[in-house]
Amino acid sequence: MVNIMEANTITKNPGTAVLEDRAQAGTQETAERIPVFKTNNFNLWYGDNHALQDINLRFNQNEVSAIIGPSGCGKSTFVKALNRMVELVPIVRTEGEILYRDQDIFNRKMTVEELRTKVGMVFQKPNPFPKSIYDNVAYGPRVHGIRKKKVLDEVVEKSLRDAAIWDEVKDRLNENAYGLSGGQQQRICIARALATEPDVILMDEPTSALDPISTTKVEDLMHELKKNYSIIVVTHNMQQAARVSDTTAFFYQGYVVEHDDTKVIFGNPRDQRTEDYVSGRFG
Ligand SMILES: Nc1ncnc2c1ncn2[C@@H]1O[C@H](COP(=O)(O)OP(=O)(O)OP(=O)(O)O)[C@@H](O)[C@H]1O
Repeated sequence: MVNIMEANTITKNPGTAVLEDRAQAGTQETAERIPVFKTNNFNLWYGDNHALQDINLRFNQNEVSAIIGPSGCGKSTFVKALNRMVELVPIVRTEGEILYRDQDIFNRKMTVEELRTKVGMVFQKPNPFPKSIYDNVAYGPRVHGIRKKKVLDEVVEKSLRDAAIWDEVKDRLNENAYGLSGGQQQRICIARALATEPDVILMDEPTSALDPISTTKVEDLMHELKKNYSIIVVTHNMQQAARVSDTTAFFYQGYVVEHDDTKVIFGNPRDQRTEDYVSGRFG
């Protein structure tokens, strides 16, 4: 890990969004920190509501990137923009760029299906399908045309192992996923996301519906998964952001106040609002 802050964005002046990005200002991209997503002046409106304002961020490969901020500041909207899920809302309009591995995700060359294969998502509430554990995990590969049982068996086992739940479910793969605990269901959903071999996993408050033990398991899992994947996680839990993430972006009222290495955001933030938020003075 190099000691440069590549992902630092500060909005000095809300509304006019004067942005400073130390990553762009002279530091070099290094082999250790390869960007998976970059956004350039990304804006999003729900009708007249300007929900995301001039977002300039960069998220790196094999890192956990946390997104924090008070309720309604645009965190979920932002992560749902990264895999174009937000476009399911008819009144949404966007401007600016989102680059996934240097490819504009809004460019017609990349289909939404291709993007979502590469960029999986795990939601706040575990949402397994009303199917067996096996069929939940095999769902994506089957949609992608994999039919051979042997291949599916291998994908299911690998995904469940990677999601740290294989040992708990290997003898009950044909049981309905609804019969599992909430924490187990969430790890099944993570396994389901892994089964299509994504590159990036978006997680929108993945532990907020879980008990502390399940939360620890999912946090440990994030730590393991970043060896092979890149994770962007929305969390309301400051301790969680501090524990699991490499960088943290602080969103406030639709713009990014500060994005930096997590130890800087929690130890020595540059903006008073960040300090007030991470120390629990508001939010
Ligand atoms: N489907 C929608 N239609 C219209 N407006 C929406 C929609 N979803 C979100 N918004 C608006 O966009 C803004 C940002 O909401 P968003 O859910 O992204 O915030 P958030 O930071 O994720 O909040 P929370 O922490 O409470 O989940 C809010 O003003 C919200 O009312």
